[in-house]
Amino acid sequence: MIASAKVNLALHVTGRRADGYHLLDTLVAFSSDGDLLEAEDGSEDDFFVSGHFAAHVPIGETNLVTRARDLLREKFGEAARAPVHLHLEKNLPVASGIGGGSADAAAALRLLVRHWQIDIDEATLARLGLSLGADVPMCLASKPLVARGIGEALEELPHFPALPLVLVNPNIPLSTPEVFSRLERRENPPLSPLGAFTDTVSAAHWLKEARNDLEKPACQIVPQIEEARDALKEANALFARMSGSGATCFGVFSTRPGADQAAALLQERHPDWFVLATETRSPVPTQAENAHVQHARA
Ligand SMILES: C[C@@](CO)(OP(=O)(O)O)[C@H](O)COP(=O)(O)OP(=O)(O)OC[C@H]1O[C@@H](n2ccc(N)nc2=O)[C@H](O)[C@@H]1O
Ligand SMILES: Nc1ncnc2c1ncn2[C@@H]1O[C@H](COP(=O)(O)OP(=O)(O)O)[C@@H](O)[C@H]1O
Repeated sequence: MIASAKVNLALHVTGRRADGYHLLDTLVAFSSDGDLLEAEDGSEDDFFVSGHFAAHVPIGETNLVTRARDLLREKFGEAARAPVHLHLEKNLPVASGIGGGSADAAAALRLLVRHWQIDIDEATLARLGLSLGADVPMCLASKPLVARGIGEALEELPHFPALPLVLVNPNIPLSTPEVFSRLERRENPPLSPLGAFTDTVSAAHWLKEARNDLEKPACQIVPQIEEARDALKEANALFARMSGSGATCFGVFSTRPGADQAAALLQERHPDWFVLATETRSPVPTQAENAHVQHARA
């Protein structure tokens, strides 16, 4: 199962709860690329991590995949008892504002619910996810959406277009709480009313007027974020911004070949950066997906 990267196309911090968590108004989409998680029967539990960023993944009690497994066991007892081998291919940089850990947790919940054939409704699954992290409910949805509250109030956007993107990270991890703690203002205006978003250009036009309120504090900690964002603009992105609490930046491109070309150029100029050409997953099935569904139904 793919654990898609989460991209906060816009992120407005609108307040703070009494417990210190920040209230957000964020437009989010998910990329067609990400980590990969697989589950199969085993004689005992096992968790194996491979992939480019495997060495950065914490193993043990803090790992979000094994925490998701243990949470289902706690909640469903006997039904979730069978030992399971989990294999994570870690392709996304860790602590980078694209929710790799949360996406892995969401994929683990979905995969294990299927593996153990647990009967659970979406609302209960989202509540369990939220107990693992504020981003987990949106990663469970993994569709274009607006998230409010601390990330638990989701409004799906059924007509949001697929956006060609390039993700760039200077390979410097950033702590989410540290970025939030440096915010100068916590009561900021919410997102403007959403446009019709018929295509990439209209979406990019609306997005340009929005913000990521975490970008300024993140740049104070990691100034290389500005360099990454500016490099995307120089590579002809329609616009570029930081995702989440950083340090990953994304550029929106008019076409997928344009994104591929820009990514190749950026990787050549910055061999030590993480650079990925991808696109956001659209809720509207592509012709190829439609054909696949029809074939599967036949
Ligand atoms: C900022 C965002 C935007 O999507 O993404 P990332 O940069 O992590 O990808 C999220 O809100 C991150 O969600 P997530 O990474 O799941 O956060 P959690 O593990 O629940 O919280 C980590 C810490 O971040 C802070 N936190 C998180 C979410 C939130 N709405 N307000 C906060 O103040 C809190 O200090 C909390 O202790
Ligand atoms: N499977 C996992 N993959 C990545 N990070 C994980 C995982 N499990 C736990 N973590 C921890 O979660 C934290 C947040 O990681 P991640 O979700 O990648 O970043 P962000 O919240 O900035 O998007 C990291 O500090 C990392 O140590």
